[in-house]
Amino acid sequence: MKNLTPMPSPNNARILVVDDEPRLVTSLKQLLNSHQYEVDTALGGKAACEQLIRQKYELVLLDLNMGDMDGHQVMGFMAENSIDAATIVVSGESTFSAVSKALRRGAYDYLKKPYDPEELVATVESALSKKLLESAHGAMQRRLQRSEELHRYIVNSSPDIVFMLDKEGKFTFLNNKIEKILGFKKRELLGQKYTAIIAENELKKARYLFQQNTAVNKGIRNFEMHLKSSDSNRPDRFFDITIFPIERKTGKSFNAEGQSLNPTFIGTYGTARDITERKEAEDFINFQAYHDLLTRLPNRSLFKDRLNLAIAQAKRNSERLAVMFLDLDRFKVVNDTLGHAMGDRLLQAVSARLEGCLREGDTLSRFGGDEFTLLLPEINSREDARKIAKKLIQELKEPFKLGDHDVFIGVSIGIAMYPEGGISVEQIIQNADVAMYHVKSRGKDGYQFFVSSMNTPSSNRLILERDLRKALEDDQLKVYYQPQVNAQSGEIIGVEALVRWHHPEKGVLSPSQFLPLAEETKLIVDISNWVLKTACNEVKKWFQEGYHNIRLAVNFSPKQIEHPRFVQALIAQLKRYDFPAEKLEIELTENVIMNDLENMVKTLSMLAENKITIAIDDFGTGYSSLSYLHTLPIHTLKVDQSFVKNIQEKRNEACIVNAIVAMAQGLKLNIVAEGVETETQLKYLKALGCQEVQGFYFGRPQPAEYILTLLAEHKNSQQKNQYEAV
Ligand SMILES: Nc1nc2c(ncn2[C@@H]2O[C@@H]3COP(=O)(O)O[C@H]4[C@@H](O)[C@H](n5cnc6c(=O)[nH]c(N)nc65)O[C@@H]4COP(=O)(O)O[C@H]3[C@H]2O)c(=O)[nH]1
Repeated sequence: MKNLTPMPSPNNARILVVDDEPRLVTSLKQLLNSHQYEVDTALGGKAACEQLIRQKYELVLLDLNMGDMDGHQVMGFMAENSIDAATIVVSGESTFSAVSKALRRGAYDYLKKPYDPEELVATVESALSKKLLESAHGAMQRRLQRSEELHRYIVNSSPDIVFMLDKEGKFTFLNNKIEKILGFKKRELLGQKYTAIIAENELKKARYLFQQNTAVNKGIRNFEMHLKSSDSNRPDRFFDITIFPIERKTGKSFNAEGQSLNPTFIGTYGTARDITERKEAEDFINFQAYHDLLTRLPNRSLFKDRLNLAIAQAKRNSERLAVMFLDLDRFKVVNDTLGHAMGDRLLQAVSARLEGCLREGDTLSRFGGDEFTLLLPEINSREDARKIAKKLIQELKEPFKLGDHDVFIGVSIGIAMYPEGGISVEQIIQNADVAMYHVKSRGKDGYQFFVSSMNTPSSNRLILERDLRKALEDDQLKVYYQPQVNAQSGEIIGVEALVRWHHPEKGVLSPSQFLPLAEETKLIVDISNWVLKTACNEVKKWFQEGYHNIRLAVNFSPKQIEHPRFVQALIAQLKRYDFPAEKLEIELTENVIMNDLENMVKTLSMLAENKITIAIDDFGTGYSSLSYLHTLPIHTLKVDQSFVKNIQEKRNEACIVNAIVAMAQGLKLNIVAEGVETETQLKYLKALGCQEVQGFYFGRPQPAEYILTLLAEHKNSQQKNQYEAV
C-alpha cells in the first residue's frame, strides 16, 4: 500500500528508564543497550514527566517508589497528557494492591526487583511488539475513518440521489439528496422497497427495469422516470436514472480479463438526476413548436400532421373525413376599435366555444390570425358535417362579453370532404379555404361545401386578393434594394426599392406574381404607400450612418399618378417621414406618361418644382415617341434590360443602346443601364459614356441590412484605393 508512514520496529523503539536510584538506572540502560535499544533515563518521577513531554517513547520502565513523585503519579501524568507509551513497572514493592493499581492504570506488566535480566528483556520485547501492533492498528483505523468521511462527503455532495438496493430491491443506502429533492427521511426508506418512491403510473415500467437488472452481467441501464415526493400534494418529479447490478464474484471460472463468469447478484447501485426543469423547458419548447400560445390550440404544423394521419387511416378503411376552414367575420373591426388586447381575448373566447362543440378525436387548430381549421376524422356523411357547421355558426352568433362590451361576430365556414374534396393535406385545406372564400364573397356568415367547379381562375384570384390584403396587415411584405452604381468609379450612388412578398406557404414571391392583381384591385395604392414609407425610413437610417449621397428610386403605379392630388399627397408623406425630396427619384414607364400626356406634364412639373427627380423606366420598350422627352422635366432614362442583353462578346451590334445613350447625352439626361450581368456589358457601356449602371453584376435586390454592409465594404475599399494612390 502506498503513502503509509513506516511503523517503528521493536529494535528502533525508544525506551525511558525511570528510577530514583542511579545505580539501577545505569544497569538497566546497559542491559537494554546491549540489546540495541535506544534508551534515555530519568532520575525520579518529576524528571521522567519532563522527559516524556520533550520526547516520544514507545516504552517506559517505571519504578513505583520514588521520593519526589511515585510511579502511580507518573502514570496519572501520562494519562492526563495523552502520552501514548507502554509502561512496564519495575519495582521492589510487590503488594497486591500496588500491582493491581498499576495494572488498572494500564501498565503492560509488572516486574519485581531484583529482576531477572532475561525475563526483563523478554517482557520489554513483548510489550514493544504489542505497542507497535496497537499503533499500527490505530493508524489504520484513523485512515479508514478519514477515507470514510471523504467518501460520505463526496456521496452526499453529489447533485444526484445515490442509492443501493439489496437483492430484494430494498434500500440499504441513500445519500442525503433524497431528503432535499423528494422530502423523504432516509431512515423511513431504508429497508423499504424502491417502489416506495416510484410514481404510480411508472410502477409497471419500474418493476420491469429493476427486474431486468437482477439478471447478472446485464451492465448499466439508463432510463427516465417520474419519482414521487413524500408530500402527496407536491407534483412528481422527473429523473434520469442509472442503475447497475452489484455482483459478488463466485465460482472458479474466469474470462480472459479475469472477471468471474458466474457472479452472484447481490443488489443494485443507482443514481437519479433530477431533470424536471430541463424536461419542463423541453416540453414547453415542443408545445410552442406545435401550438398557438394565445389559444393553446394546435398550430398549422400539428394540424397538418394530424390530417396526414387521418387521411392515411381513412384511405386504409375506405372512410371519409371532413376538414372545415373557419374565418371570423368582423374580427378586424373589433381588433381595430377595441385594440389588440381585446382582440386576443376574443380569439381565446372563440376557441373555447368552438372546442365546446367538438368530440374527442377532432382537432381544432388556429391556422393564423382569425382563421381556424377543424379536422373531423369520424365524419362519414355531408349531413353530419352540415350539422356541425350549423352548430358552430350558432355557437358564435351569441354575443361575446369583452369588458363592458357585447361583441357580435360571425363565422364563414368552408368544408372539404375526403376524398371528393381533395386527397392530399394541402389540397383538402386549400379546397376548404376556397369554399370558405365563396361564403365570404356571397356575404359572409354561413357554410359551403367545396365543389370542383369552385377551382376556377377567378376563385384563385379571390384567394390571392384576400391573401394579399392579409400580407399587408401581417407585415409579410418586404422592401429589397438593388444598388445603382457609377459606371466609372464603381461608387454606389443610389438604390432602387423593389417589393417582395414573403408568403408563409409559397416562399418569397416577386412583384410579377402579385402586382398585376394588386393593380386591378386598387391594393396597389396601399402597397405602394407602404413601400414608400418603409423605404424612406430605411434609407434615412443609412443617411444617419454617414451615407448621405444615396438616391432612392421608387416605382409608382399609374393608379397613384393618375390621382388628382398625387403630388400634394406625396409631398405630405415625405414631410411626415422627414425624407429629403431631392433624394427621391420616381420611376414611371413610358406608357404611363403617354396615356395622359396633358395631365402628366402638370404632375411631373409639380414634382420637379419640389425637387423630386423623374426616371423613365424600361426606356425603349414603350411608345418610343421621343418628342415628349423635350416637353417633360425628366431627369433619367433607364435603358431596358433587353437592350443591355444584346451586348455580347465580340459583337458590335448593340446599336439600340448606342442610340439611346447618344440621344440621352444630346438631351443632357442622366442614363442608367439596367440588367448589367457581365463585365463585357459593363465595359461596353462605360466606353459609350453611360454614367450609371444597375444589375446582377453589382448585386441582386437585397434586404436593407445587406445593403448597409455593402455600403460599408465599398467605403472601405474606396478609402484603401485612395491611400494606395497617395
Ligand atoms: N434578369 C435580370 N434582372 C435584373 C437584373 N438587375 C435587376 N433585375 C430585375 O429587373 C427589375 C428591375 O425593376 P423594374 O424594371 O423597375 O421592374 C419592376 C417594377 O416595375 C415592378 N415593381 C417592383 N417593386 C415595385 C413597387 O414597389 N411598386 C410598383 N408599383 N412596382 C414595383 O416590378 C418589376 C419587377 O421587379 P423585380 O422582379 O424586382 O425585378 C427587378 C430586378 O430584380 C439583371 O441583371 N438581370
